Amino acid sequence: MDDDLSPTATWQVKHHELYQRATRHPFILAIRDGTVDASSFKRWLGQDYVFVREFIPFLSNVLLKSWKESENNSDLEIILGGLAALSDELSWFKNEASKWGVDLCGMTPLTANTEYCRFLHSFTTPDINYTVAVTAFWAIETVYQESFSFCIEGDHKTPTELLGACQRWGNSNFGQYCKSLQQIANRRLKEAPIDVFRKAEEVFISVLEHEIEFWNMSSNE
Ligand SMILES: Cc1ncc(CN)c(N)n1
Repeated sequence: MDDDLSPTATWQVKHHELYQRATRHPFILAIRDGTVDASSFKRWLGQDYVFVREFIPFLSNVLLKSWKESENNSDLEIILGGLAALSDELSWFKNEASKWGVDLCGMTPLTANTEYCRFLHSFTTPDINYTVAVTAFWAIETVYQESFSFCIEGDHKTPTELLGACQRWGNSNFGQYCKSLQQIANRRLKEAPIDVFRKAEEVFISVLEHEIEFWNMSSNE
């Protein structure tokens, strides 16, 4: 293991196989090579709308923990920016759903989504500290950024009607945003007691597992 790597970069190397399965999932590869089923994309769209709504209390809680526990003023503003962006994101889902004929009213979460949302709720208790919660936030956003940016890089065959979704998370500004979250997580992890550090690594692994299940749920009939 390279001593110069940051804690999060070290985990990306150490858990490389899992990381690849989350960021280069067959669902993403099918978008990139233009073979994805419309029904899979629609399932992902409806389920992700439900997930993003559940993400609001999760992220509000990360914000609250930052306000209470962070020694660095800029953290609060960076996290607030992410929370504010969710308003536009929900409008994007509603607009996209009407284009694809997906009815979002009464959309019920499938099992993988329910389990992922339960995991998000587990962060709202006070025993989960800011370092662990902000690491989860970084990992959740980074999987989407790395997955969707792959669909718009190089020689892709992503269908035109899916480019909007891919650009939403794959654009370079969002890439910069994820880097700023990674810097926050690394700064905190470098100072963290060993039990917090270990818990954050466990959470990183759990995020990857939940993301894989979420893509599986989207692509399976
Ligand atoms: C399942 C999932 N993971 C991550 C993201 C990016 N916020 C999302 N919208 N949905």
